[in-house]
Amino acid sequence: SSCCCSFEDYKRTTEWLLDQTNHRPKVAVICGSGLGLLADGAAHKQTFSYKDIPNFPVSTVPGHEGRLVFGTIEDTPCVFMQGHFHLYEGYSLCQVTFPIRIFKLMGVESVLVTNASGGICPDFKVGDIMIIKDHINLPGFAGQHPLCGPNDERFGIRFPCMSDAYSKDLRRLVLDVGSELGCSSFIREGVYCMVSGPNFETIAEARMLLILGCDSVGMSAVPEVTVAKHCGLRVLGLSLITNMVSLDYSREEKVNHEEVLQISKMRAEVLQKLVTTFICRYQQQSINNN
Ligand SMILES: O=P(O)(O)O[C@@H]1C[C@H](O)[C@@H](CO)O1
Ligand SMILES: Nc1nc2[nH]cnc2c(=O)[nH]1
Repeated sequence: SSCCCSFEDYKRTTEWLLDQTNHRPKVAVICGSGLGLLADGAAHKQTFSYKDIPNFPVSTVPGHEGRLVFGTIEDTPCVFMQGHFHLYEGYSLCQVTFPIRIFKLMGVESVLVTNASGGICPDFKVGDIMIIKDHINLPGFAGQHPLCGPNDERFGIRFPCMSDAYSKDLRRLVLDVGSELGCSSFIREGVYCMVSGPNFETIAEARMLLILGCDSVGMSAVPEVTVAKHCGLRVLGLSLITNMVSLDYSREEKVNHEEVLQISKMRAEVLQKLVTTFICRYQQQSINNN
C-alpha cells in the first residue's frame, strides 16, 4: 500500500485552498460520525464542499457532511472537517490522510481528532468522552499503514516515534477545561484501538481487545494521527463512547450506525463547548508561552 499522492498533488490542493480563502488556520478539527456540529461555534465561516476541492476524497457515510469549514474561534483561525474518510469506504490510507498534509502545508500547528467509538472498558458508559492517551494500530500490524511506501522527507522521517503521539500538554489542557465546564464525571482517558470495519466486533474480538488493553474501538483516527505526528503536528484525540461493545454472549442489545449517530448528536453540544473552550485556552497558552 504505497502512497498514491505526490508532493505536487498536496501542493496543488494547498495552493487552491490558499487562493480561495483568506483564512490561515492554526488548529484543524476533524469531526467524527455525527459530530459535524462542532463547527457551529466558529465565526466568519467559509465552507467548501469536498467535491469542489481538487484531489479531495468525498464522504460516503451518513453522518459525514463532506464539507471543509474555515472559521475563527475567538481569535484562533481554525479549519473543521465535517466528515472524514475511512478504509472501509474503499479509500487508500493515503487518501484517508490526505487532508492532514494539506493542513500541515497550510500552516496548521495542532490537530484535534474526534470520533465515535464503542466502549470496551467495563467502567465506561455511553456518552462518556474519552481523551485518547494512546492507540493500537491493528490494521498497521497487518501492513495497512499510511506511512508504508517511499518516505517523503519533506513531511517527516522514515521511522517516526509514536510513543508520544498524543500531546501530554494538550491532554492536560482539555482535562482542565473539562473540569472548568463541570464535565469531569464523564471525561475519561484511555487507549483507542482502530479496526478497519465496516462490521462491528464479534464478541470474541471484543474480548480479545479487552485483553489487549483497549478501552474503546473504532474505525478511524489512527491513520490521521500517525500522519499528523509524522509531519510534526501536535495531536489531541477525543472519542465519544456511543455504545458499549458486547463482551457477553447473553447480551441482547445489538449496535448499529443509527444509534451511533443518535448518541453523537445528543452529545455534540457538550463536545462543542469542550472543543471551543479548549481552542480559546490553547490560544491563550500559546500567547503566554511566546
Ligand atoms: O468516523 P468515526 O470514526 O467517528 O465513525 C465511527 C466508525 C464508523 O465509521 C461508524 C460506525 O457507526 O462510527
Ligand atoms: N469498531 C467499532 N466502531 C465503532 N464506532 C462506534 N461504535 C463502534 C463500535 O462499537 N465498534
